Amino acid sequence: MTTLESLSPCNNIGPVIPTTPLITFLERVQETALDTFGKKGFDPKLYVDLSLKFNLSTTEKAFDGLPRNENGNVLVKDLEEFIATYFEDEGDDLVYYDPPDFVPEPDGFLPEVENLEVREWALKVHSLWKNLSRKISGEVLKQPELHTLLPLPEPMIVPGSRFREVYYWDSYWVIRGLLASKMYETAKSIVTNLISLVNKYGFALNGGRAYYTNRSEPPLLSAMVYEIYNRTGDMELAKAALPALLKEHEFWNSEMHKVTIQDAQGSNHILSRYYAKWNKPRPESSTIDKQFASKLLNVSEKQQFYREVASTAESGWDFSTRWMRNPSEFTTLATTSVLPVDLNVFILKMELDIAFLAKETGEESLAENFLEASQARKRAINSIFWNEKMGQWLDYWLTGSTTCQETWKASNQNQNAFASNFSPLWINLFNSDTTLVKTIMRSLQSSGLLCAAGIATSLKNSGQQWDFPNGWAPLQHMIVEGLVRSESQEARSLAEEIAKRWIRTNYIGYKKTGVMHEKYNVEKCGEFGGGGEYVPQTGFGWSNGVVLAFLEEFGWPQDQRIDC
Ligand SMILES: OC[C@H]1O[C@H](O[C@H]2O[C@H](CO)[C@@H](O)[C@H](O)[C@H]2O)[C@H](O)[C@@H](O)[C@@H]1O
Repeated sequence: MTTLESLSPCNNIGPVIPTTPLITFLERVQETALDTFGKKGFDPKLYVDLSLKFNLSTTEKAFDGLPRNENGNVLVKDLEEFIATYFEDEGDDLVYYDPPDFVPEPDGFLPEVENLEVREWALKVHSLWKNLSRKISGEVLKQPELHTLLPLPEPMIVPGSRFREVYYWDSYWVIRGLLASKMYETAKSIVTNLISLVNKYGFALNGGRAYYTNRSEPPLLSAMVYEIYNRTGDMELAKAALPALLKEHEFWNSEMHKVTIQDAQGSNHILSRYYAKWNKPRPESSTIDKQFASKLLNVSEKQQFYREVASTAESGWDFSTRWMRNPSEFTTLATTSVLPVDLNVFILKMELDIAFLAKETGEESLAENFLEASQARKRAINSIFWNEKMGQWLDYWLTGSTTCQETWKASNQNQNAFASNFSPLWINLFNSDTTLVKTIMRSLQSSGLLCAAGIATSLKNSGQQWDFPNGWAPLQHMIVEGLVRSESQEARSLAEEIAKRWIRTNYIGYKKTGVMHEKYNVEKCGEFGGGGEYVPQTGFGWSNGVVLAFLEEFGWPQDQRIDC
């Protein structure tokens, strides 16, 4: 039997998008800052987010002229003074923006939320859109070369805390919340920005910084357009989005993202994987990546490791044992060797959405082509990922040939439980089959993932943030929405139960800390999550979005308590 440890990557090559002299310089400042200030409270991302006050050569000259002690280190006071003199404060590249479509209590806001305590909190969560609303500062538009922030045409909603810029897949759940908040204009602005990124770079970037140009994130642009269009009928948006969606579809179905695989019956299928165009440390976490890579022997091993790290960031699940050959050794990350269930679900959704939008805008033959593409991907998802015995769709580990073409083997399915194994349920093609939904429900209920305060990301407590006991808003939402959309009453009840557990933990967490969190601990109601390479963040875009979307779907009766 093939073990995950023995599988080798499909290949170890691929393009690399060049970095910029500004990023290279800021990474040097980041490294010096770690040496000077020490590890405690150190966030490497802060340094690559700083804007220059003067041009790069002046700043570099001043930096190179800083006095160094006998160990080659810069003194704390000298570095502090240098930073204060030559850089703007972090976050100055974005400015607060008062969203014109925000009102404290919109007409028809969450009509089914009757309980006053819950309603009051929902209005507070709604008001957080104001805190997270930003536009690009005039300085960035005037002198983009002094900033790593990328200029974008419209205002945006950021996740919060250290995530000062817009993020790609976060935006889907932000938009779901904005729609519940009736903030259609703000929702459209986010999509317009993402379309502008696709038009410029050929894909939607991980986030709105120059160091994110080498990778994307889980592709949900079509789903954002679909949701906005369904509420507003905005034909102008549908028409503007279609060409960008076609480009994005090509990005995920070509070059290194594309893998051909032959199933047990001899039919070929095309599926997609994550594959970043990068083989160096991530600038926003450069000191961390270099530290891990120091365990590896040669340049090519290091480059492969860096590519895996960046590809994992592209998956949105950074980091998780889901992508490791050996769950206790971080340097065994091998994301490019995995065909992920959820990525292919997102692309299937993209195909269905493109078909829908093409039909709406009168492009019949385009609609037909994409319906066919969606049927092919559905067949591929069933042939490669579905595991009848487990009643789940499982990630598939590639054994590796340089042509990225290989034959399916049952033993290459990853049998570990991950919340993503249930993600196909989100798609109507799957949730409309009530017999299938029943099988999946049983499987979810016995998987161990369903916990007191939500669905766990995995069953492995590795210390990584996309593992047990963390639960993430997007994963709760996709599974709950899939269950709700099915016609089974039993599925709807389970969906409601999961949503209520999630709402409760978010509420109690908010009451205890006064903020919304990026992730939660699904074992303990009211506790936020931890682990990973940065301290837990608050704000927080997608958590707010999912709470509002759940409250819109399920409401909260007058007499139902919200405590744990
Ligand atoms: O700085 C480390 C990494 O941080 C980001 O990832 C996490 O936050 C994102 C924003 O909420 C979210 O989209 C992602 O799923 C999280 O894991 C960033 O996206 C990474 O590229 C970055 O290396």
